[in-house]
Amino acid sequence: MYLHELLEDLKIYNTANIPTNLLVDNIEMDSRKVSKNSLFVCIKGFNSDGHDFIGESEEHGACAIIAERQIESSLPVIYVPNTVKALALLANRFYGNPSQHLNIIGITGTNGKTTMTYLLDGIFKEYGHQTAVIGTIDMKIGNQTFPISNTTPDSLFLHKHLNLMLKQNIDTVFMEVSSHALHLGRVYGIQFNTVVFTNLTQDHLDYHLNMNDYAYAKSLLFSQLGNDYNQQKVAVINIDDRYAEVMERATSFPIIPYGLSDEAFIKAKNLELGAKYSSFEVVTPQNTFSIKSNMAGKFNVYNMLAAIAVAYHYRIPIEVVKKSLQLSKGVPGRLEYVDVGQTFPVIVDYAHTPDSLENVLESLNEIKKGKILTVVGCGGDRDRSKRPKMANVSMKYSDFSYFTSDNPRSEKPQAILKDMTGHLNDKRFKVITDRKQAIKHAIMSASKDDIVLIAGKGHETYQEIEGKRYHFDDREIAKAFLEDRIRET
Ligand SMILES: CC(=O)N[C@H]1[C@@H](OP(=O)(O)OP(=O)(O)OC[C@H]2O[C@@H](n3ccc(=O)[nH]c3=O)[C@H](O)[C@@H]2O)O[C@H](CO)[C@@H](O)[C@@H]1O[C@H](C)C(=O)N[C@@H](C)C(=O)N[C@H](CCC(=O)O)C(=O)O
Ligand SMILES: Nc1ncnc2c1ncn2[C@@H]1O[C@H](COP(=O)(O)OP(=O)(O)OP(=O)(O)O)[C@@H](O)[C@H]1O
Ligand SMILES: N[C@H](CCC[C@H](N)C(=O)O)C(=O)O
Ligand SMILES: [Mg+2]
Repeated sequence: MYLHELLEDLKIYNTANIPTNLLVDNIEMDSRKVSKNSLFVCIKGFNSDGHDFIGESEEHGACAIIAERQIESSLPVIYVPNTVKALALLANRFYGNPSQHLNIIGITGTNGKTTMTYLLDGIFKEYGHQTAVIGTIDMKIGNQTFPISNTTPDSLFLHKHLNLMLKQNIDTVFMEVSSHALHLGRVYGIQFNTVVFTNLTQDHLDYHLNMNDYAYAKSLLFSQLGNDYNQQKVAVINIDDRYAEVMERATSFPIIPYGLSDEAFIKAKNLELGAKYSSFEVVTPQNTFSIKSNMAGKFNVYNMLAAIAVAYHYRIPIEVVKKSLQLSKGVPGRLEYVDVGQTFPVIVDYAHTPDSLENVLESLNEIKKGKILTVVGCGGDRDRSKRPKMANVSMKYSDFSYFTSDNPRSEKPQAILKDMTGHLNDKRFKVITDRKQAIKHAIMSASKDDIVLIAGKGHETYQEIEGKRYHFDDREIAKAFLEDRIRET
């Protein structure tokens, strides 16, 4: 595409110097990825500034530069007020405005986003849609999966891959939208048709100033629905959450409130919650029907209700929704049982916030016959203030806690564990820094009827220590110790 065509949506400061016959083969925001005829967009980040890598981009064959501060370059430089916004507009145009041609369902909230994408993917597939998912575990396009490094990738990646999805005849995309992504403009230019709010509880207070700031970032997804009333857009909101109103106020489109309270439009009644299942009645203004699912926990009833509310908006028949939810095996690393024939349940779960840990442990307390032994840690370079809270939750709902490392990242594991446990007087815990050893201790100490919960890393197959990722999978490790235990008896 010609550079001047590509720039049509941008506010540009120096229109006079733009060549008219320059062909751009691709757009890049990372100088290391620049190739011949790339348009290099300089982004100022937290660790470095793209404006400092002009030289490298020139060496790799860039044909022009987009910048927001004065730079020296032999190439044509186009100055714009904000390169993050420019990147989204450029990518959108370069890749043919792909989000306009797709039904994009964005899901935000502290917990339940990944679970929701799995539930919705199942329902829409069952109804014959061609679907894609972008989220924490990976990106799925039809039956293919691709690793991605952020839950919500940057705008360049998004527009590029939405274009690929269109080429592969995908019609509906389920996208987790993190608060970081909303705050950093990673979803600028994406046209969402439906947006979902699951809940808001403490997380990421290393990044957001406070809970209101965090809620504001989440509400940007609701503002992003825009004002084009020719489109049947809708916001699906958990009405039982205290931040529901913040999301509701951010959009002028209709909302579908869901929850357990009477004001909900799609609500659940008569819940029955078991160790490996949940059943409930769904009440809509038109009808009442029952759901039986293999997913345990009241929080998963909320996730299912949200999925039912979205399906309701798209007029997907109840029978299709029921069938899909009934068949759903849940999500990898979310209340996942590790079972090699031992006499007590071992569960791996991705709870890494005080609220999610509380939800999971509350659910386990409802079904427990013996003791609950919890293995849990907190990630490094993340919200420090959630550490003592997570330890408190574990102490409150478990009979014994093994506090250990999660992903220490650049921090000292001992310092993280001190933040978690420094204030505890109770003796019902052990600090075992090595996560493998902590899992071993929990599994070897469990008696028949006890429950072992290994929380925080869920589906993750690595442990990140000082910038390096080492293979580590809670499920594999638990399985190996369970097999040892069976062999020894
Ligand atoms: C805090 C944060 O979000 N950081 C993101 C940010 O990194 P950064 O600001 O450090 O980038 P940087 O290294 O300073 O680089 C700035 C610019 O210079 C360019 N550059 C840099 C070096 C070079 O040699 N050449 C060059 O051109 C880079 O390509 C970039 O355009 O931009 C990167 C590229 O888009 C992201 O991968 C990175 O996410 C990091 C890895 C991260 O851990 N983010 C977490 C906090 C996050 O976003 N999490 C949410 C999920 C939360 C949840 O669900 O609970 C998520 O959506 O993943
Ligand atoms: N609706 C919910 N309310 C509270 N806790 C939940 C809910 N759904 C799931 N959880 C808990 O939160 C954990 C993470 O769930 P999930 O991966 O679906 O959330 P997420 O929003 O995608 O998280 P992340 O921000 O890390 O991507 C689960 O393992 C479970 O413990
Ligand atoms: N999306 C979350 C995942 C946390 C997972 C947990 N295992 C940790 O490393 O803290 C984050 O980046 O904060
Ligand atoms: Mg997720």
